[in-house]
Amino acid sequence: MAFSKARVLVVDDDRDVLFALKMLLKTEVQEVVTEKNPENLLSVLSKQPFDVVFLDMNFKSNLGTGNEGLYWLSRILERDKNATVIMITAHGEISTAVRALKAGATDFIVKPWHNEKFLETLHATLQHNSTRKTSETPTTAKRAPSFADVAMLGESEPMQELFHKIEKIAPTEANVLLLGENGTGKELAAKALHQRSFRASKPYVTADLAAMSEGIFESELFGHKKGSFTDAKDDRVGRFAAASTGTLFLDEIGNISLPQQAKLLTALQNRQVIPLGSNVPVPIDIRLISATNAPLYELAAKNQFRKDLIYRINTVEITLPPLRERGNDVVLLAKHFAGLYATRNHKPIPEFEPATFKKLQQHPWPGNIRELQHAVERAVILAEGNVLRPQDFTFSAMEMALVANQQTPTYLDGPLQLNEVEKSTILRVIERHNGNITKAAKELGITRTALYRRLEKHDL
Ligand SMILES: Nc1ncnc2c1ncn2[C@@H]1O[C@H](COP(=O)(O)OP(=O)(O)OP(=O)(O)O)[C@@H](O)[C@H]1O
Repeated sequence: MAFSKARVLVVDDDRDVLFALKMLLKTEVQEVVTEKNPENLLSVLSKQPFDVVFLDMNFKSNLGTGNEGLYWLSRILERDKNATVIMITAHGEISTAVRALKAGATDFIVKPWHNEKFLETLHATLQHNSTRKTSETPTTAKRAPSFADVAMLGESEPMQELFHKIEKIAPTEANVLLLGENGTGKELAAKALHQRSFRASKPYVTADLAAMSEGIFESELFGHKKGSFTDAKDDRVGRFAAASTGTLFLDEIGNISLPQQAKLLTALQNRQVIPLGSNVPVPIDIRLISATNAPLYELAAKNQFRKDLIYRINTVEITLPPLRERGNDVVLLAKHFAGLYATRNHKPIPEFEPATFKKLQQHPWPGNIRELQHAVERAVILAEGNVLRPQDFTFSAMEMALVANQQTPTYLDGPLQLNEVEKSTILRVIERHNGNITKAAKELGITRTALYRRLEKHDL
């Protein structure tokens, strides 16, 4: 849905809120209707349809409990179970907001809001609605409820457990370590945790540690002063300081060297960083989320990863389940991606032959969701008709090699054979693309960074 065509209803008993939102939204959407009295809500809804309803959690008659908001939410959903309702809640009421999400609200906004963030949430919601409508994805598809900008889908039991954990852990200050194979959604989970935390309106900064060489690690993370090394033309704020008051996501933490681990540990222990070329410590206030697909505990047993650093970063651990253990989610996600890529490529939304679903369900998906995403994208683009057949799905070279070797890969086992298959497949694919890493990574269904990591791992 184009932003400009949307109709929005705002229900709040605070005139200032209504005025501020009217001013903010009137140039952005087609129509903004405001209503001060929730008693009039149903009658307003019966007069015209709205794409999104913003609903206050607390009306004065029942200050602070959120119950009145929940009541009106239930009345709206009774009327239309697909209604999109975003709750407006006060800071410190996250647990009530979580109750609202469980009761069917799409998302929530915390007062006082940042206008930019408010519009972002509205935009993401409208976009999600239009994909849902056009892609024929079953409306039962569940997503981590407050995940405004990216849909995190999953109906399987492991995913429901994951959503539950995210809901529970997000509004705390716990450092979270996300574990799981490539492409299982660790980054998506990190964003979901941030978006549902008290720090949601504060910065969310990511750092891909695998992509940071020894030389730039400290300056990237801790910052530097002008002139502290040859290329330091200006002062630079590091990612820790940039994330201050918000969340820092350290991706691929299992890949850093022991000296880097020591530096990171010192910063986390002292809650301060010292930019290169400075001797003035900068205090940091971050919520840390880290992720890796490396077997961290095995590395620690071999003294390749510091146990004290693990204890610092893993107040809570969440393991993302591999796609092959997510039952029917493969079908759900395949339909979702088919809708997405068909729309993006100006094609009609395709159907699937039943045999196609069977084929997709039988594959082990070592590259998990990212791999499925690429496979569906290829199929949508290359399919002849409007029905996706089994032959439209050609699996990546890595998968074929794994299937041929009858491996069911898991990131925890690390048999020699699997390593060898991986190494020879990588070599073959790179050769086929005449050394073009971007193309090779795409065919392998992994990111360029992940491919570089593997090249390093195999000494290639
Ligand atoms: N539950 C999900 N629903 C829909 N899309 C998903 C889901 N999980 C992951 N994806 C998509 O799959 C792709 C890979 O996800 P993501 O980058 O979060 O994985 P990752 O575990 O961090 O991967 P890596 O270990 O390679 O860094 C992304 O495009 C993401 O949007």
